[in-house]
Amino acid sequence: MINTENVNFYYGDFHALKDISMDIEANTVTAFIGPSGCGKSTYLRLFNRMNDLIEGTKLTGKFLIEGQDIYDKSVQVDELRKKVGMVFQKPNPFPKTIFENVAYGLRVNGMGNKDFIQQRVEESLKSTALWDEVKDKLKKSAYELSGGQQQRLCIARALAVSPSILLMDEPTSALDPISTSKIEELIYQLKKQYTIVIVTHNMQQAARVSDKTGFFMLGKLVEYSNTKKLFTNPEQEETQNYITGRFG
Ligand SMILES: Nc1ncnc2c1ncn2[C@@H]1O[C@H](COP(=O)(O)OP(=O)(O)OP(=O)(O)O)[C@@H](O)[C@H]1O
Repeated sequence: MINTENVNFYYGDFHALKDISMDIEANTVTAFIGPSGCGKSTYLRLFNRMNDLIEGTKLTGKFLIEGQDIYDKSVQVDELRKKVGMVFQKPNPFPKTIFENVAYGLRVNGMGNKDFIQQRVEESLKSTALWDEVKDKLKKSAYELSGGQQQRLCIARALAVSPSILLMDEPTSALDPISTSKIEELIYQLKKQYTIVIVTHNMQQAARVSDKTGFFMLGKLVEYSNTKKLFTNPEQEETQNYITGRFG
C-alpha cells in the first residue's frame, strides 16, 4: 500500500537518499534502523511531505500511497497529512487542555459537532490506553502529564483524525523504560488498524515491535526484510556488522 521506487533526495548538493525502493504493506509495523545520519528520518519525513518545508531540497523517484503519487501537483498536503499522521521524538503537546489537544485536528478540519468530537476524543484516548488515566482531568493542561503520558497523548492526537498510516520518529527515545514498554505494547495493538513506520535507534525495539526492518547506511537501503530474518540471518555483511555492534 506504500510503494516507493528509486527515491533520491538532496539537501542542496548533498545526496542524502540514494535510490531507495521499498514496498510497505498495510497493517504492518516497519522499522528503520541504521547509524546516525544515514537518512532514516529524511526518508520517513517524505511519507507526509514534511521535507517540503526545507528549502533547497530535491526529490526524484516515485512515492505512492494507496496507488496515488503523493508528490503529484494535485495532492493537497493537509489532506495527505490527515491520512499520514506523525509522532515525534520528544512529546510535543500543545499548551492546551488534555481534551483540546486531542480535539485539535478535528477542529482545524472544520468539525463542529460537539458529540462527535467528544466521542472521537474518548475513542482516541482509549486506543492509546490513556483514557482511564486522564478521564477525570480532561480540562487540565496537557503539561501536567508525565512524559510518557504526553507521548501517548500525542499519539491520540494523531489518531483522532483517523489516519491510515502513523509515522513515528524515535517515539520513545525521551522516555523511561516503563513508558517505553507501554508505547511498544501500544504499537502492537495499533497495527490492527494502522500501518506504522517507526525510526528507532534501538535495535531491540525494532526486533520487538516490527514485522519488517529496513537497515540504512550512508543514504542507502542496505537491506530490507522480515525483522526476524534481518536480525538472525541477514543477507549483507554490513547488516551483520551493524546488528552485532561492530559499528554505529
Ligand atoms: N535540514 C537539513 N539540511 C541539510 N542536511 C540535512 C538536513 N537534515 C538532515 N540532513 C543531513 O542528511 C543526512 C541524513 O540525516 P537524517 O536526519 O535523515 O539521518 P538519521 O538516520 O535520521 O539520523 P539520526 O539517527 O541521527 O536521527 C545527514 O547527513 C544530515 O546531516
